[in-house]
Amino acid sequence: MQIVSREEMQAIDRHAIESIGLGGHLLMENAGRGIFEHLRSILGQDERIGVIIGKGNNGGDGFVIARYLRDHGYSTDVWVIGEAAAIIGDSAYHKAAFERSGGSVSYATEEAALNDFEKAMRQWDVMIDALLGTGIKGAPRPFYLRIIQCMNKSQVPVYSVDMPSGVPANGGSVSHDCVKALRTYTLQCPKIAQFTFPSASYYGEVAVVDIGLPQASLKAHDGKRRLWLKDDFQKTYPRRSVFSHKGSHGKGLIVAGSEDMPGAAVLATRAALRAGIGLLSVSAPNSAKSIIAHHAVEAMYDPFDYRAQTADALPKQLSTYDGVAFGPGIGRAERVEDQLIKLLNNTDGVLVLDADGLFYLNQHLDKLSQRSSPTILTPHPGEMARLVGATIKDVENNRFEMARTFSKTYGVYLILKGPNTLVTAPDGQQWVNSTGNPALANGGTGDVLTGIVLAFALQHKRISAALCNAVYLHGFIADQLSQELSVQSGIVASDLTVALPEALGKLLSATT
Ligand SMILES: NC(=O)C1=CN([C@@H]2O[C@H](COP(=O)(O)OP(=O)(O)OC[C@H]3O[C@@H](n4cnc5c(N)ncnc54)[C@H](OP(=O)(O)O)[C@@H]3O)[C@@H](O)[C@H]2O)[C@H](O)CC1
Ligand SMILES: [K+]
Repeated sequence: MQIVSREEMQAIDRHAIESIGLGGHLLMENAGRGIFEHLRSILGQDERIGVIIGKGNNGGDGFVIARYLRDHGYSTDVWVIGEAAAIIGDSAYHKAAFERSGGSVSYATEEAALNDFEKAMRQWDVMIDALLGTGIKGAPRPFYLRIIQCMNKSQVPVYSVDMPSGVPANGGSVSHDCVKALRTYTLQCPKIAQFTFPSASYYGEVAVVDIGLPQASLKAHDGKRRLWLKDDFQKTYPRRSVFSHKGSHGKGLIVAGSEDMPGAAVLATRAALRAGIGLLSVSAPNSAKSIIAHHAVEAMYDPFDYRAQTADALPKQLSTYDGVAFGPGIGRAERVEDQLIKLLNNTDGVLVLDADGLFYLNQHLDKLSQRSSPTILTPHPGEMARLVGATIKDVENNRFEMARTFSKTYGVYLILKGPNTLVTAPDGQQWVNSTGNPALANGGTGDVLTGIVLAFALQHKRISAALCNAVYLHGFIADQLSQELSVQSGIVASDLTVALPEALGKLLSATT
């Protein structure tokens, strides 16, 4: 499913109207009707529904919804925020249809009308927010802002059309009030704002409504951002041949752990094993080795002298591995920088850099571009901020652009973690993960992801699919555990490795 910017959505819409010849009022009919079909399955017949309509096409969708609600016997109260004369084009077409069907409209044009508007609101059980959609420019103007504040203050549940009003479609920083929706009905394509913070926090639940935009229009303005879904996982997850053997599923090395953090190495190791890697070696300080080995008996061990202050602490035969993961629990000793340089220069296979494996990377970015084999970075927003010299807030506001620029500049695969983890390929293609929940917001879950990433990268045909599937499975395990236990806390990283095979089985057997 394509994720769009404001400009792409407008261009797709124009293409459908001008090049394909679909009328704008037809798309508006589809939008309103589609949302109505969802609403009728959740609204009680005796509920009083307020419909708040702005002067643009988002408001036009509101007229269509109101017409269907009225026709199906729902009690509706329709308010236009602005002058009647401001409603033009397709929206005027549907306003007329609504009125000719017997509907009536109230108007709030200035502050003086706010009392009446608020009085009306007190009678509503739910409200439909069709005030502003993708067309908003800047912060809402003062009167619209007052309306948004009244809506939020009222505590009446809000169902937003396309976007919670006030939210800019491209995300970014938001310092004004926006409608806080209980649910948002996204029209055809999710907008960037749904996956950046703080804009995402206004959406509530999200349902996507197909409004019949042609594939040709979507393809003509493809921003190369997609949502990665169960169906994608099932299509791309590699099935094992009956003739395969341990050498067919990748030979990996995990460089992880330190005296103080042996657990990180345990988690990454167990995750890689559970995720099906063929052969795995672990390189960790002698002091941590026995703990790691105790928890992951299937791996082989290549301990190094923890006191060695140079890159010599790494195994000699790096080129014998198909892939190396570097970072979980290694700490920030000086030797770590030397090891990083050696790995960047000498690994011929896949290189995964995570956690403190990323700490010194901002001083060696030039070495990334010189690598001829795939490099995968797995930063959380704090690590990403350090890599690009920005603030965490900048990363949260602008994660799509920032990740794309970085991946293209340095030729790397990037897994930018967080809610809606974002995978970016060196050619700039992007995929947003659709699984996971706050149960993952604990120490150690990132180490588990690194193990899965290494194992999947060595087993999939395409690295990008491997990474999307790794984050999808990681989030899916957490979703399964949270569902089974009815909690989002108390689930720890090692639970994820235990639950991995069962979750994978469910994913692969489930029909989409
Ligand atoms: N293909 C589709 O996705 C379809 C989408 N539809 C719906 O249409 C909206 C987008 O419609 P658009 O008319 O482009 O924009 P809006 O309705 O969101 O808002 C535009 C009006 O709002 C005014 N405006 C702009 N900025 C502000 C602001 N900061 N404060 C207050 N008002 C603002 C603007 O006024 P101007 O004076 O600036 O012209 C416009 O009047 C999309 O989200 C869908 O819901 C179609 O129904 C079908 C196809
Ligand atoms: K809206």
